[in-house]
Amino acid sequence: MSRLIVVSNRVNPPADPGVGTAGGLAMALSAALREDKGLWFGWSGHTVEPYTGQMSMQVVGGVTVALLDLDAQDEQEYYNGYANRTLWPLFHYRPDLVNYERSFDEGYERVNTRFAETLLPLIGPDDIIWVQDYHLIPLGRELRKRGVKNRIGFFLHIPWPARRILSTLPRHGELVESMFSYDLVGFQTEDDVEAFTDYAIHDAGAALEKDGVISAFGRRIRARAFPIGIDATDFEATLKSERAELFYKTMLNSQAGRKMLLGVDRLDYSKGLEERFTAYETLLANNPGMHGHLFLLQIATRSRDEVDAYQDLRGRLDNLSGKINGAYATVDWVPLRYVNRAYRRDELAGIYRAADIGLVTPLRDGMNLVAKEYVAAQDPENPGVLVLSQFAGAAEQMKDALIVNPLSREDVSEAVHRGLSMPLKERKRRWESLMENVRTNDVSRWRDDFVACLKTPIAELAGVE
Ligand SMILES: O=P(O)(O)OC[C@H]1O[C@H](O[C@H]2O[C@H](CO)[C@@H](O)[C@H](O)[C@H]2O)[C@H](O)[C@@H](O)[C@@H]1O
Ligand SMILES: O=c1ccn([C@@H]2O[C@H](COP(=O)(O)OP(=O)(O)O)[C@@H](O)[C@H]2O)c(=O)[nH]1
Repeated sequence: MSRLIVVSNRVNPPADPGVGTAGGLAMALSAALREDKGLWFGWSGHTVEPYTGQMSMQVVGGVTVALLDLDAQDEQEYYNGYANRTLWPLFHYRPDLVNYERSFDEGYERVNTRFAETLLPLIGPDDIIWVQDYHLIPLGRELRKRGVKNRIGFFLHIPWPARRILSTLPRHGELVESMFSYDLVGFQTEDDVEAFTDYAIHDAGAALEKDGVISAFGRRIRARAFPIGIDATDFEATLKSERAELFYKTMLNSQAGRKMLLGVDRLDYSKGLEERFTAYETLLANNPGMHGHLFLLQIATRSRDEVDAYQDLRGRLDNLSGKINGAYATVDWVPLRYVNRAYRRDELAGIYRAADIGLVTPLRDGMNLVAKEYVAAQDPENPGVLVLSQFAGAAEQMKDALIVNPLSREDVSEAVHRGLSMPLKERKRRWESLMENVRTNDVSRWRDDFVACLKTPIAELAGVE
């Protein structure tokens, strides 16, 4: 029997979909695997000393979840090191924040080997393997080395950078070569596919054929965009839950008639939080008449705390939020509500619905599922307005949002102003078109399109177009 085996660094078993608080990848995979009842393999998030290579297995919501413990050195060199100090900043166009150390690279290779060795005995002859994200780029190569002939696909959840940026990475050629161990490599946007292809052609001498087929390093693979979505049906059900309703009412009460702007992000420099706060400050400075009549609720969930760039950002945001409130707050009005704790998805659903403006202004983002959740949570009779960065992958699809350049505080501040005064008719028109997109391009379509494409040999490609 053929199974779908999904491999990712972070695993979030699909026990109670309303409850999770992990990032977008785990949320989406949880939804994607619920129907498939396949195998989900990844890091447990725990460390043991010494490394044993043992994994724990359990069946959750019909999905077999296999989790591997790593050791502390793995966590430092692979997760906090190469994944989040080297690749993450580089792929998000922040070479200034890249920290490259050979030990990180070694830890990355070691963990990918450990993943391959542990997964190997679980792979059946007809299984399809789907590897997720930048933590695991070399995994396909390691599986091939061990004789795995199955179809293996890879999906990158974050942007693929321009070739001039990528080539600042030591051993960039080896990293790209390992992408060619897969049968299919998927990206969030056409832009990412173009950047990958550009590197392959100019730096790896690849030949490009039709249907996204690329040959290099002695292999023929396919590269295509598969924009990820949310489980819209499930989200609409979550929105009707008691907890969502409770949070919606709580927000309305605490708004006391004021307009609410909302940001929901992991506390990450790619999310443009400092720039967002500065844009909000500009809005307040230019519009004294608005004082007391609106506020910004920014939920910034703590993330990757052990990485210094994240600690530094936290310090800067504490200062900036204090500065804004110090300058503008009055005895009965706090302009910026800045919250670092995590909220459950059902709670977020209620909070989203209460917001007049959804502010999604990353400096770079693979997709950004918050943009899609915000739209899915709106009241069709009185929807809020999505203000969306041109640099979020979501902008390629969500053209009826107010698209902004997050680096321009005037641009963002004017879009918020425009959103707040937008007539109901225009809000409805924009929301209907956005919602149609969120429903059509949902997480099931993402999974089905990717898996169908992965199952189809290159020779038969015409059949899936
Ligand atoms: O696992 P963490 O280190 O806690 O980080 C959370 C996830 O962040 C990134 O999410 C990406 O995937 C989303 C879904 O495709 C996408 O919408 C978003 O733009 C991306 O940033 C990361 O890529 C995941 O691996 C992490 O689990
Ligand atoms: O307090 C929080 C903050 C965020 N999220 C979820 O985390 C995901 C964030 O995904 P996104 O694609 O926007 O960005 P990522 O964090 O993966 O980069 C979304 O599903 C949010 O609902 C959550 O459950 N609780």
